[in-house]
Amino acid sequence: MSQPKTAVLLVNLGSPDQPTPGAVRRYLKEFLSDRRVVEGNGVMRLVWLAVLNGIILTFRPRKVAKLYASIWDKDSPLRLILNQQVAALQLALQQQMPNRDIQVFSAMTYGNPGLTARLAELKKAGYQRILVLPLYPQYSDTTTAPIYDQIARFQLQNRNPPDIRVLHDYHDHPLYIQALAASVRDYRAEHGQGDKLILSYHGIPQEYADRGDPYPDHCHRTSELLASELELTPEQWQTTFQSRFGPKAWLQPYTDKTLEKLPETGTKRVDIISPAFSADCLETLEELSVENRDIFMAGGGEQYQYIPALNDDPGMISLLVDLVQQNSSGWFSPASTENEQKETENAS
Ligand SMILES: C=CC1=C(C)c2cc3[nH]c(cc4nc(cc5[nH]c(cc1n2)c(C)c5CCC(=O)O)C(CCC(=O)O)=C4C)c(C)c3C=C
Ligand SMILES: [Fe+2]
Ligand SMILES: [Fe+2]
Repeated sequence: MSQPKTAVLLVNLGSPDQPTPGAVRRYLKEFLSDRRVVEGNGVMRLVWLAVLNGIILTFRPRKVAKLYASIWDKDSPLRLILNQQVAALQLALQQQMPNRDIQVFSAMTYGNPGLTARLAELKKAGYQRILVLPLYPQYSDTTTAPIYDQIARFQLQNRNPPDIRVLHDYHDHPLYIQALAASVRDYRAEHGQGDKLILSYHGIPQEYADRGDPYPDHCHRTSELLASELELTPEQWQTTFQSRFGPKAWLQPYTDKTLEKLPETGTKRVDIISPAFSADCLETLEELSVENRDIFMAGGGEQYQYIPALNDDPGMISLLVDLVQQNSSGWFSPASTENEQKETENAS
């Protein structure tokens, strides 16, 4: 009997279609209207929608479109890299799991290719099993949960919905930590080593963490595991949080404030990595590589090195293959798994 059609869906946050104020406005409207991203009920919700549709969507798109234009490369880097990750994973699965017929697709939570539209497309094409891999190593109610929400709405609206599995997080997966460690080692071997490694994660509002979002705990665990894998002493690394949005307190210490102060305490050369981003994007290519570099140098810093995200690095693809293998267990007949193991043994 033939296997039910199986798909893997790599999902990232999303980008505007173009680096123009109109496209950025559409993207920000969809993104910032999500109740998981900006929480609040009743009057608070009405106030937020007024601020969003009044001030934010009037002034922010022009400013942010210019930032997107400065990193645009025929398309948004986030979308280009997602496509590269899809292609690299597809090839790796064909080579390493030849007996499992799995097709890999891309989707974005906001903007295009949209997750809900992609699920509809896959259902129409006859995929009965879909493994969704959110490209967020650390779970957050602001990023991973919106994926669960869209899937739940899709299932509710469809007869005979597909069997969908969603990966929750992989913040402490040994292959993730090893891939990050290898990227730091390789970068430093080529470019030299700074005094300190800054691990800068995208922030969330502090009050979300106070209400139970495990994201900061996941970030701190990733940092500890990476520092331990690299055998760093406590003064050789630090965790910070970037990309603050709005007037409320976000997770601290803030990346920009930390970088501003570091040179006066004697740390003049930093290497900076952003483990929460599995692909380079506006927040790394502009905010970290340009804005924060300027802040550090203006404060008296001498060397600032941004270590790229894992993107389609072989270490990242090995991690994704392992996540597919672990999370598709039971979907394939024992015979195909046995053959695969024999082939892997023969190959080694
Ligand atoms: C309340 C606002 C926001 C929360 C909470 C938030 C959490 C969060 N975001 C990422 C990953 C990315 N964010 C990106 C851009 C971006 N983020 C926000 C706001 C919040 N993010 C905005 C408004 C924007 C757009 C740019 C801007 O207007 O400043 C991106 C980059 C997308 C790209 O196209 O390059 C990513 C990726 C995580 C991981 C996270 C919480 C854990
Ligand atoms: Fe964000
Ligand atoms: Fe930013």
